[in-house]
Amino acid sequence: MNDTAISIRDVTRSYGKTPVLDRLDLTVKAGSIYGFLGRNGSGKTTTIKLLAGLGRPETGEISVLGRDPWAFTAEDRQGVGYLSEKQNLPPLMKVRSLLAFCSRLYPQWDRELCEGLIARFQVPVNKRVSALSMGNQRLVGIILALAPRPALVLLDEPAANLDPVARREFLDEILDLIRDGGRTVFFSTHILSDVERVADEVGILAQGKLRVSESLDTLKETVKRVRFFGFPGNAPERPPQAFGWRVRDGEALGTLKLAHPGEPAALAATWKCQYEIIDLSLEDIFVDIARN
Ligand SMILES: Nc1ncnc2c1ncn2[C@@H]1O[C@H](COP(=O)(O)OP(=O)(O)OP(=O)(O)O)[C@@H](O)[C@H]1O
Repeated sequence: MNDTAISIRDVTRSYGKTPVLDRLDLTVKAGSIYGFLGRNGSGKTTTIKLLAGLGRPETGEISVLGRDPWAFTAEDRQGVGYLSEKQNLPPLMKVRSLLAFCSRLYPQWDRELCEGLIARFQVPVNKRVSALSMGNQRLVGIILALAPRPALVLLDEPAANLDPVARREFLDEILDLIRDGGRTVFFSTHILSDVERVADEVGILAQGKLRVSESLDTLKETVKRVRFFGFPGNAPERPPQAFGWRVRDGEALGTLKLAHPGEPAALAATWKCQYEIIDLSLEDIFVDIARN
């Protein structure tokens, strides 16, 4: 099996004259759960649509399960489950009929899994789609993405509108799915606790580029807020790889992506100052990097 499920290289995508993705690079290992973060309008949906083959980049190359998604064959599509941000389910169809209809489109549709998901998510399958709450419509979309047991699942804000119980069931299902082995999940979200619960890898998109892409543990070990103080002269310029650098009242504060653990000490030695390291939560890291 290919070790890489998703590879995005040097991809640019604009709407009109507005660039959204700016020479984006991103790699997702096969078998991982990748949490894709970014502020509103940062380009997460744009990226996921490109991965699903629903758009084409202006420059660069995309490979999904070893294929260019723009050139996906019907067979390639069977391997990729996709939940779009704005679902467009047929409103008048009963959920049960919709699931039965879709099951016939996928040779590898897993009936047992589908029934298990219906029970786990407590979806009212005898109602018409239009009569479902927003959260239940989302759960139907999740079932449609998972039941064919695709090798890769692309989920655009799957947890939007889900109550905490449904969210927990959904996240546990994702973990179960991955435990099966060989599958990859790529999902966007604004709910950072969900990322902390399930994701192996986290990517933060800002200004059209991936600012970080790391395992959660590595991210927390290498991204720190550092306060430098007690300068003999002027406070220093923003170091490379610093986010939100702020110099005020004789001290400099910023979030640093450390190349090695001794970096703050080395900077302080160069600047002849003192320093303090402050650990950050994923939310702090996200806010510092995304608003920079
Ligand atoms: N069809 C379109 N036509 C013009 N502009 C678009 C179109 N789709 C998206 N955009 C713009 O592209 C940018 C990125 O949008 P996108 O939906 O990818 O962001 P996002 O990160 O998914 O946001 P959110 O978290 O709010 O869902 C935004 O500025 C948006 O207004």
